[in-house]
Amino acid sequence: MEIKARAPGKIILAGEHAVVHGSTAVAASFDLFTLCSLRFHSDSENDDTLNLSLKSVGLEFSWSVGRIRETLSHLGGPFLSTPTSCSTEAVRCIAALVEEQNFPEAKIGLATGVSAFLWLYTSIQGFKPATVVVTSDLPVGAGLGSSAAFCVSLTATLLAYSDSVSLDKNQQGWLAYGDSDLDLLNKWAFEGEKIIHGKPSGLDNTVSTYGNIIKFRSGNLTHIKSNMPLKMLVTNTNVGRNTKALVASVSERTLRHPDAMSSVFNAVDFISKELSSLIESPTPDDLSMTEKEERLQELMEMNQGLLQCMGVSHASIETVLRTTLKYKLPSKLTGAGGGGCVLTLLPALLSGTIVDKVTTELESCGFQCLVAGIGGKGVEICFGESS
Ligand SMILES: Nc1ncnc2c1ncn2[C@@H]1O[C@H](COP(=O)(O)OP(=O)(O)OP(=O)(O)O)[C@@H](O)[C@H]1O
Ligand SMILES: C[C@@](O)(CCO)CC(=O)[O-]
Ligand SMILES: [Mg+2]
Repeated sequence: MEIKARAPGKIILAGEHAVVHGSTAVAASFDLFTLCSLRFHSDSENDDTLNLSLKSVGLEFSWSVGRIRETLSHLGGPFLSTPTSCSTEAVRCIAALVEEQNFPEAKIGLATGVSAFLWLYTSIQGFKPATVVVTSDLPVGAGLGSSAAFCVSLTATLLAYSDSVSLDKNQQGWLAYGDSDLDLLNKWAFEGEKIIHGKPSGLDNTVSTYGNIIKFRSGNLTHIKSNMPLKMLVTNTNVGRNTKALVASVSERTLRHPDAMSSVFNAVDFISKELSSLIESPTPDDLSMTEKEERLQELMEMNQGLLQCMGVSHASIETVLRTTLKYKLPSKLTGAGGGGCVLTLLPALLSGTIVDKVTTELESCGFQCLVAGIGGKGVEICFGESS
């Protein structure tokens, strides 16, 4: 039997990086998905391999289950209902399994994703032969949470076959996990993110798991109900970067300038809290919709200034900011920065002509504009035919 899971990407409205250092962040799911399918091999197939096909990045791997058992069984596990961190020893053993696959040098940045796969698979399912296929609409390494969607969709398929979760396997179409099962899933996905990111806050996997719009601080989430339309233009600069390195660079700057950086993180905390109250406040309140949008734009612009202080902006991001500002549309980077994607709020009454003009100008610079719904469902699973 085949099982599929799909997990959304995310945009961060405020608080990236600062959230790693304990500040509040506000994020929403973004309706581009990573899809993972899992099929265990039956005895009659006589196929004793674990195969991983990463379609969107053009990579295929295959290990004999015996080889994986020989390398990893001394680590204990499966741990299933006890999400467990990948120890230094486990990282070393898994790296050996990844290296044996002659990873193409040009794609070596993707090796952490394969390590996360091996850790999650063997920790949850042990040493069973299977084929796992991952496809994605999300650009990889662009700030839209591809690593989290990868870990969440993979974990969702792995847990679906376990007794630790309760799912009606006869139900047709896409279905959601129950809340306590989502908590387990989210914790496992976080362990995968740790392998990819080094020191994640848990924000990205939490948004991908639960969906909607959330306020997040130190591992705790609060669901937010927006009272204003949040139409966002997402511009991909197509400049590749890696979240792990950017998170580490902010930590190094924090070690060099602890007091100054603590004030920066504190300011971001206030921005995120004000932003979440603003979008939740009833309209019309004291403020008209236009005034609310202007405040939101201002908060996003202030957050961008602080991200520049953290050293995670980039020349390509600055070009996007300058271009959208010509149309009186402030923007901010979203995700880890250093390239990747930029977020621009499109006010409800903004004319379609302006949107077309700004999009055309951005695309003429070689950027790619994406529009997708935000605040939709989190991870879902499908046992039968998916629609
Ligand atoms: N579809 C996928 N197939 C294989 N690996 C993936 C896929 N999506 C993500 N990954 C893994 O995640 C890594 C990219 O994660 P990274 O955190 O650097 O960027 P991101 O998650 O896209 O952006 P951000 O963390 O800023 O939101 C890749 O190098 C790879 O290891
Ligand atoms: C940069 C960061 O804040 C968000 C990446 O999408 C890292 C994290 O929260 O783990
Ligand atoms: Mg990531």
